[in-house]
Amino acid sequence: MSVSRETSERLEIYEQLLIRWNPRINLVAEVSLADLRARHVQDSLQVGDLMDGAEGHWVDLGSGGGLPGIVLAIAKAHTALFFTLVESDQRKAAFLREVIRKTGLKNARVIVDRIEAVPPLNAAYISARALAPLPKLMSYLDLHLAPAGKAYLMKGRQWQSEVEDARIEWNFNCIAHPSRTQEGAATLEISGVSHGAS
Ligand SMILES: C[S@@+](CC[C@H](N)C(=O)[O-])C[C@H]1O[C@@H](n2cnc3c(N)ncnc32)[C@H](O)[C@@H]1O
Repeated sequence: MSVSRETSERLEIYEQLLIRWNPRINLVAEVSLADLRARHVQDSLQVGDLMDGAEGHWVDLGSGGGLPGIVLAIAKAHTALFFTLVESDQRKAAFLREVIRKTGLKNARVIVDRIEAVPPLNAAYISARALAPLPKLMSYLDLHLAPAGKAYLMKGRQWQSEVEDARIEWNFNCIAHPSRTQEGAATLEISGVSHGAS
């Protein structure tokens, strides 16, 4: 994904803050900082490419260090998307707020609470990365995704078995978009979630 100068400057501010805060609050694995742009930022940006033209309320669950939520909010700052980042850890939420402040983002906010405790957000879009196995994520989508909404769940090499496990209790449509940054991994585009086996 090619990015504008403003986006590139904001991504740099984000990366510098991540590097500075990481030793204190462990936002990403220390070893992965050497390859931050490819391993984390590009990984998150590829989700943005899947939803060109999207507008409305986007919710990123378990944002941690802002992946993919902050990266997407930066990349989509010029669009009609508004981002809510849900993160239960107070220190990580403080980091996310600091990034929003320092980058001057006007399209993002942070909710510091457990996903299960937040009243339904009726999101048009939901993202999650490295948060929970798919069956658990389905219960989060059931709570927070609008009926016509779409989720983009970033999954590792085991995504197929996670989809099988989730189908035991949930009905949903699933399109797997192969990852451009990790072989075998995929972003699962999920819609039409309802409880009950097919
Ligand atoms: C493994 S980290 C992944 C963070 C980020 N998405 C990434 O890819 O680097 C999972 C994050 O989700 C948060 N989290 C886990 N369970 C949660 C819950 N039930 N409600 C809110 N946040 C949660 C944790 O505090 C943590 O920051």
